[in-house]
Amino acid sequence: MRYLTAGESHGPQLTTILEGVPAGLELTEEMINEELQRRQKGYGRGRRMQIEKDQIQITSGVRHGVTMGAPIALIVQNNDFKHWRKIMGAAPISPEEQEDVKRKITRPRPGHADLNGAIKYGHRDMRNVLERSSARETTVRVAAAAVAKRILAEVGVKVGGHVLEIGGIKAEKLQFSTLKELQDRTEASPVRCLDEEAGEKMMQAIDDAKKQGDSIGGIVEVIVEGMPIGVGSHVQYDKKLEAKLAAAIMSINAFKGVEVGIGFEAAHRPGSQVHDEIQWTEEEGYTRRTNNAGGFEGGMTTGMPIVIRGVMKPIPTLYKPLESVDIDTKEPFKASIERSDSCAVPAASVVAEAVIAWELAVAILDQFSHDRMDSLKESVDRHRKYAKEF
Ligand SMILES: Cc1cc2nc3c(=O)[nH]c(=O)nc-3n(C[C@H](O)[C@H](O)[C@H](O)COP(=O)(O)O)c2cc1C
Ligand SMILES: C=C(O[C@@H]1CC(C(=O)O)=C[C@@H](OP(=O)(O)O)[C@H]1O)C(=O)O
Repeated sequence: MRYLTAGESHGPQLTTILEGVPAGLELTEEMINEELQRRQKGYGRGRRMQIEKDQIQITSGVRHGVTMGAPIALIVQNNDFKHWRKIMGAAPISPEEQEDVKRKITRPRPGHADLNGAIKYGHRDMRNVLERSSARETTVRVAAAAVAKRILAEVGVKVGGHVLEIGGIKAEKLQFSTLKELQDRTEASPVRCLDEEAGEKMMQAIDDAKKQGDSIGGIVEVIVEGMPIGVGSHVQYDKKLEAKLAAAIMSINAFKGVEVGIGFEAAHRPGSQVHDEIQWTEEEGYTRRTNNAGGFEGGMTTGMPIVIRGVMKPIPTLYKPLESVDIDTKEPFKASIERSDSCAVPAASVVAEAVIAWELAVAILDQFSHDRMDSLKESVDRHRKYAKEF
């Protein structure tokens, strides 16, 4: 299974095409819209999120709410496009407007893709970079992953995400009994945090950063339950599923770090306090007493929950500008006032869930390769039974 995305942040629409989705999967626009709305809800976003009301249009690959095994095309319209038609070159410009509308962006923002992208592609107008480097693209990544989540649900795999930290404020009360409870509680929190008290402080920190013209980052966590044992492989570097998940997290705009299980903490502990002891019971098969490995050994799933965290840096576009250089004049400047988010960590936790769900669904389809959902389910069930009795 694979997908590509296309679309500019202020262009007419975003598109994704998915190939390799098995036939016989129930899929409706409502199912995908639910995920798109979750991405839009997080506290700390700028004015753009009030303009956009992301809605999916399925234009191929699904008939009467069921996939056909054919490529699936998904489209989201950008509501903001109507304000950008001229700038995007999609509407005529009068001679008086020429100067204003065609004004180039020549002042790269530290922390964004502007300067590197301009040099790489030879763009003297850095709008040609920012339009595509914008995290607006994550809308259709979440849409593609909504399909992956449907596949996972059918084979008994659940994915949940939440916010652990924003602007140095850490969530302490992290207990939950089921992923459903985690999801319900994070859905009720504007910062998608399980700890209500910390959540309030996070919102305050976001407001403070905004007032000061600054931005803040944080840490998100994704938890996956129900992955069968032995998905991925130790035999080749590019078959290690743990590495694919790490790359998926790092592919999200503004993510600078990732850890699995106890992650960096493993450096400080002796092996006896790191490795998860193995046990076997007739009802559950092989399980572990602890889950410090976060669900992976040898690049393969252990059958324990996958626990993966990602670090998001603060948003680069600042009202309080940092020093940079105009690429035309080579003069330093300090003014770059643009509409922007002050914190997108809550929204990014939904994106993190999405990219993980996608990789896991791909791994399951690679391993249990099937064109039909019913035979895929049978294979996964057979494998679960085999692994339990092994
Ligand atoms: C959900 C989300 C929203 C974002 N919103 C903004 C924003 O409003 N302004 C901004 O400068 N960067 C924003 N970013 C971050 C930039 O897209 C990102 O820093 C940029 O693409 C450069 O890539 P890099 O940070 O991964 O190196 C956002 C990221 C995410 C995940
Ligand atoms: C549009 C989205 O996020 C955008 C990501 C983004 C960036 O630079 O990454 C910059 C902002 O765009 P704009 O300049 O149009 O306000 C965000 O709003 C979205 O998440 O749907």
